[in-house]
Amino acid sequence: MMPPNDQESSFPITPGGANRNETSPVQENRFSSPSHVIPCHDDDDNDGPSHQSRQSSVLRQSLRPIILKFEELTYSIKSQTGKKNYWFGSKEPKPNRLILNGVSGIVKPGELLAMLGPSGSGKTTLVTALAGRLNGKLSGTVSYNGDPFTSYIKRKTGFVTQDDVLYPHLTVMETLTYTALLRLPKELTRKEKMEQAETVVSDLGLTRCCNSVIGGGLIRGISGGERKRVSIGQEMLVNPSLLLLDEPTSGLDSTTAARIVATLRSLARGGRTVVTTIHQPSSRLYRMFDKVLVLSEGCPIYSGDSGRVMEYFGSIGFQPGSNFVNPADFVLDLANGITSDTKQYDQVELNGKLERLEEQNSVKQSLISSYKKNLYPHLKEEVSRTFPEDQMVSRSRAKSLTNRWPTSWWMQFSVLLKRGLKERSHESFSGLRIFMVMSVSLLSGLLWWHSRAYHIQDQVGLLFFFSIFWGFFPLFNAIFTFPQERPMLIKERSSGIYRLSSYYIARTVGDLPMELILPTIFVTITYWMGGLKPSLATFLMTLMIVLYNVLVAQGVGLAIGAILMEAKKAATLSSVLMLVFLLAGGYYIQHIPGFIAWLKYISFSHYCYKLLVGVQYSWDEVYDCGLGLHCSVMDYEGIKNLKIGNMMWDVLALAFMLIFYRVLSYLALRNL
Ligand SMILES: Nc1ncnc2c1ncn2[C@@H]1O[C@H](COP(=O)(O)OP(=O)(O)OP(=O)(O)O)[C@@H](O)[C@H]1O
Repeated sequence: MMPPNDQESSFPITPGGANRNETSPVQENRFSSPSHVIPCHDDDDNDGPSHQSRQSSVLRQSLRPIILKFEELTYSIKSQTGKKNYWFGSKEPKPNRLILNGVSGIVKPGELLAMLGPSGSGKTTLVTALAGRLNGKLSGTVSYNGDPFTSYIKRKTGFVTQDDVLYPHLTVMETLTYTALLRLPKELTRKEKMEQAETVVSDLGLTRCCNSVIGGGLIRGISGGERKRVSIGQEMLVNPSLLLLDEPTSGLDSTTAARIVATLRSLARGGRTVVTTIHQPSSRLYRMFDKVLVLSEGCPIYSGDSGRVMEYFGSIGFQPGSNFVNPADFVLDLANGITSDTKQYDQVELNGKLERLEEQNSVKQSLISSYKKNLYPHLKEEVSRTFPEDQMVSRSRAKSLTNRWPTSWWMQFSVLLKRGLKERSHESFSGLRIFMVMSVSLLSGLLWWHSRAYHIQDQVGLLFFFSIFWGFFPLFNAIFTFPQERPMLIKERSSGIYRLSSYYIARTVGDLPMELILPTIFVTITYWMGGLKPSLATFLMTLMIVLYNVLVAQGVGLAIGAILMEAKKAATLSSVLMLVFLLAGGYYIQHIPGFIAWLKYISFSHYCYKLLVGVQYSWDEVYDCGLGLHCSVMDYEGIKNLKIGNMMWDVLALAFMLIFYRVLSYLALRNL
């Protein structure tokens, strides 16, 4: 049967979702139900109801009802099919591919909207656009209480992406506790925030695994479904006014999926606006949604009350094959262009394939035009209506200026520092790094065993090795810092959780102990084994210079990583850079041609080497220059060419680099 073309519907339209049992946002706020709290560890403290009601009143106050409206959203991407000329680029104009085509809708506080559609129909793209995170050209309008996406809305929005971005070495409880400490308003005490984390653990059924590490990559951790629930928990902890989720139930068993959707519904009933994409909900799940938006190849074919979907499609001539069909299965079949008549596709012979495709396309076209004719005019009218919440815009804007961050700078810094130390404790104190440094220091100590100033070339070689090894090592460790952290930084920064400055300082300060302990061990061993000047003052100065060099090298590594944001590219550039510094440092080549001699001035290793030589030898020191003659150390060719003079200039040059590269990496991160 061919589809009934473009039929007029007798379907009564109530886009506001009037058939729900619950007519308005009720006070079923999840955060106000302390009985949910099942702490991971036994908690002897039993605070009274006044303590609990203070928490819920703070959380309720931070909740702002948000009406989400989107109108005629259209999004296209450049198709990759255009033929590419390797040398001169593509000459053929690439056709644009429509991903979203005229999608509109409205979701009010207290409502749960589900976006349904076959794989590739544009659900993720739509929910990402609504979360204000879609890059590229999006036409149409998205408004939040009549306002565009602002940093205030950003902080009031929770967004659960399809891919879980979590730290693999933290436990479930640690992950949620750090999130609670960072995201919940500063009016709550630390203890109250931790209690909220415990509530979320219990609500999401994570109590059993709360002390297990998240895992990922080669580290075995919690299951995929549990990871998903941790991601949802993190967004629930924002106490969001608008919660957007992309496939929150994928990979979950039906009972857990139902539990998640029930939690979402409960969150909505607490006055939040909740939007989720979902693949294949069971009829039990489907019944929990207030509204559904069905997409077919980026075009809407239904938008409105979830309970009226069968009635609507029936009214335009599409009936299910039986009375006991899951509405979700029925609409997904329709979105694929499959009706009850065409459904026996497994019985169609191969030569009928083309015909079947045409038939499916014609069903889809019919559904799209029926939507435009029957549903869109009413939806448009509702989207353009002004609601009382729209009047709250200026008030919330004013509030956003005074209350930009959920927590203070210091709180952000200390939580991020602790979280970073915990997450990276395995790598900072990794036996492998300690083994490497210990073995290199012992080996070089043995190779230079009790060298004397008489053997000036050997000793100068040791000092040059100090400057190069402690340039390479911290630089290569630092280049991976930001490329590795990138997904987490993007996720947390786009939710407006913390200032970049608090993250940046916490990240670099957290790395310092290990970055400084290892060179201290190295210098202590090699200095005395290698027979350098047996003076405590000279040893301490040598150590200070090496540590100073480490800090500068770390800054260069951070800047390269932050600018390129790709570990492979950063490693290649660093290798080239260090090779240049090695050659231009002044040890291997003493007579560098004038036109390229400037290279040494940009090399931090050169300044470090100069300082090390400068503190090691005095002007009256001599060495054996052959034939029983003693020459001044300062006349030794390798040292003379270094032009050691006022060492303050070398210290200042390193100080400039120390600040410059760190500011550079900070600015690069701002553009992320
Ligand atoms: N940046 C991009 N580059 C290329 N194609 C893209 C891009 N973004 C989206 N698409 C394409 O747009 C279409 C819609 O993608 P989207 O991820 O929104 O679908 P979906 O409905 O969420 O699918 P699924 O249910 O499988 O996750 C897909 O065909 C996808 O390949």
